[in-house]
Amino acid sequence: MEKLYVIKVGGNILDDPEQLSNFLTAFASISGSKILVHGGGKIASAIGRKLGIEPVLVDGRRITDAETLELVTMVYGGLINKNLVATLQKNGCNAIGLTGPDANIIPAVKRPVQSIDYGFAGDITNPESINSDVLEVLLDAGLTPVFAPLTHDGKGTMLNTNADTIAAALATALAQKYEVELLYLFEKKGVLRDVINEDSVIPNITETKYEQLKNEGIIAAGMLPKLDNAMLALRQGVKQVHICHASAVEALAQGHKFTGTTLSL
Ligand SMILES: Nc1ncnc2c1ncn2[C@@H]1O[C@H](COP(=O)(O)OP(=O)(O)OP(=O)(O)O)[C@@H](O)[C@H]1O
Repeated sequence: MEKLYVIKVGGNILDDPEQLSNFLTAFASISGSKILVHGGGKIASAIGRKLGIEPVLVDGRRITDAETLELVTMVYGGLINKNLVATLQKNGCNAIGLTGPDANIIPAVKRPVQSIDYGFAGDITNPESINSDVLEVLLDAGLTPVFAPLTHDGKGTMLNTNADTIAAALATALAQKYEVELLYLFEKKGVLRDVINEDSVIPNITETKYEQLKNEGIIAAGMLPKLDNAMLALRQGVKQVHICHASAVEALAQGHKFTGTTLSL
């Protein structure tokens, strides 16, 4: 089976020009098939404020009203996605910037209103709905898809979808055809036992250990959806999932071992 890397890069790396440049140079030099997924919430919030759109977040999740949907479509699908693609092209990587509606790759469902109305937030209810055939065509042509965290409902409406979820869903959808390694890369060295101590990386997390770490409050905030998505991806056939610092991609591109947190069932 051919190897495929699905790599999600975190928002704090996107915000740091030096780390982002190092990351993209190394990412471009990974040989073989690869897909990049990005977020960009902080950049969207900063640009929104300049336009008079104040971000509203509940439990770290953005409420996407109609105005915010326009904002994130412009910022994620335009500004951030196209700058990443241009830099990858500069580095010799034939990247193609995409969002969920392009070639209907990622259909989603508008999140139902329960206790909170998240607005135009999209959930990927089943990874089988992902159009993996188109992705295979692109990968076979030597292209590197770069996904912004946007999906659509198939009825003409864009939806805002968590980038961690998109990475896990893409990895899962392609796991039948490729030996998929899913990497969540961010500004910390891995999942930490003490979030302010970079020397406290937890090297391995199983499902049982994950439950313990959650109950102890060691894994919290943005780490929870990341780990939930990652565990689901493993259960659905993704071969490996790692959570590491973005610089791990430099070792990976050179075929060296990298450190961080490895997940298993
Ligand atoms: N045990 C932990 N170890 C490491 N980070 C943790 C832990 N618990 C909570 N976190 C927080 O999770 C954050 C990473 O998740 P978050 O979703 O905020 O960012 P991201 O996925 O890198 O970027 P984005 O959501 O912008 O794409 C870290 O910045 C850290 O503050």
